Amino acid sequence: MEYQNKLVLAPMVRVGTLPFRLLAAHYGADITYGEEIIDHRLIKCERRVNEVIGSTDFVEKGTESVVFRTCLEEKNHVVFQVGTSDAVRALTAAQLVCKDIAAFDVNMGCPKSFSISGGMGAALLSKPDLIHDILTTLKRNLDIPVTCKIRLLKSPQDTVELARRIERTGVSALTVHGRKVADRPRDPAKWNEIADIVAALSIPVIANGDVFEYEDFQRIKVATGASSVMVARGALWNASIFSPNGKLPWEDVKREYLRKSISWDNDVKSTKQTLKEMIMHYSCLELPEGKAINKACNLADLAKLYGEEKYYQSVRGSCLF
Ligand SMILES: Cc1cc2nc3c(=O)[nH]c(=O)nc-3n(C[C@H](O)[C@H](O)[C@H](O)COP(=O)(O)O)c2cc1C
Repeated sequence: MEYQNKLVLAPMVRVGTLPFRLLAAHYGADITYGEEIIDHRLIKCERRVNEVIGSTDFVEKGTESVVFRTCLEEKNHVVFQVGTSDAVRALTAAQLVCKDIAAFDVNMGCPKSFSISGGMGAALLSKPDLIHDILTTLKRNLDIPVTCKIRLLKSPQDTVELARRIERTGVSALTVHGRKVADRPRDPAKWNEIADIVAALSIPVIANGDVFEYEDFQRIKVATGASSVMVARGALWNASIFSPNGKLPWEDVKREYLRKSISWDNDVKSTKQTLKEMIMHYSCLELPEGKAINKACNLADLAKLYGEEKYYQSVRGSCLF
């Protein structure tokens, strides 16, 4: 996979499942990251081809829980993001999915206590030897690109030094979220510190942070020198941000997301969570739409809520009500 001049959907826990990734690609995203999945979870899975909907599923053994669902349509641009603190476990997880994905990424930026206490996410940023071990182990053993995603360290010099060390592992690209571990999402992303890293490296850097309009893709490219840009919240709030023709009405985007959830039989809890994340920016969960999403028990209920009963019936081939 190439990393030059790409518009990239960011990894987003509970959001970046198959329907949302396909939605972003439909509007123009070139590369789509899945939600972070912890290596411990993935290595308990078996690979199954789902003949009914045409997906490839990684299902937790002994349960019917689908941990990762993908399909041929996204094979050339989907990136699997792992949460890990161990090279061998990361590789075991990667070997399970590597034939079905375009690239394998290691999350080194998550500041949540669950990640940090498990030595994953941003905990890795202070362990360059472990980073080296994980990335070189993956690189040596996989035929697909290996990448990672970091946050900024305390000083720009420290971040550049770490980025150079990461580059030496042979990764194909590095994503830099322009915030420090302690920063909150409302703190502005430091595009100037991403620029320092772009200037110091030869591999492609994917710039991430505070892209909310299509025009921001160009602005962050100019400000950082990076040729590829990753967007999270801007895509969550309106996935048509990737379209050069301008954003579509938010209502249309929600309905398209629901259709894709129905087509790919997405887990209802995940669809509800994503819809809630989508509407929270514009509305409030206490309003009728939010309450109705909360009450929905299955995709059929959501189809009814958004007037997509016919679509649901045409896909499922059965009567809803
Ligand atoms: C709902 C949500 C879930 C996220 N989950 C992940 C994740 O699984 N892995 C990751 O590396 N970053 C995750 N992030 C961080 C984003 O990928 C991104 O780095 C951050 O939001 C900054 O980009 P933005 O300013 O475009 O939102 C998440 C962000 C949001 C809003």
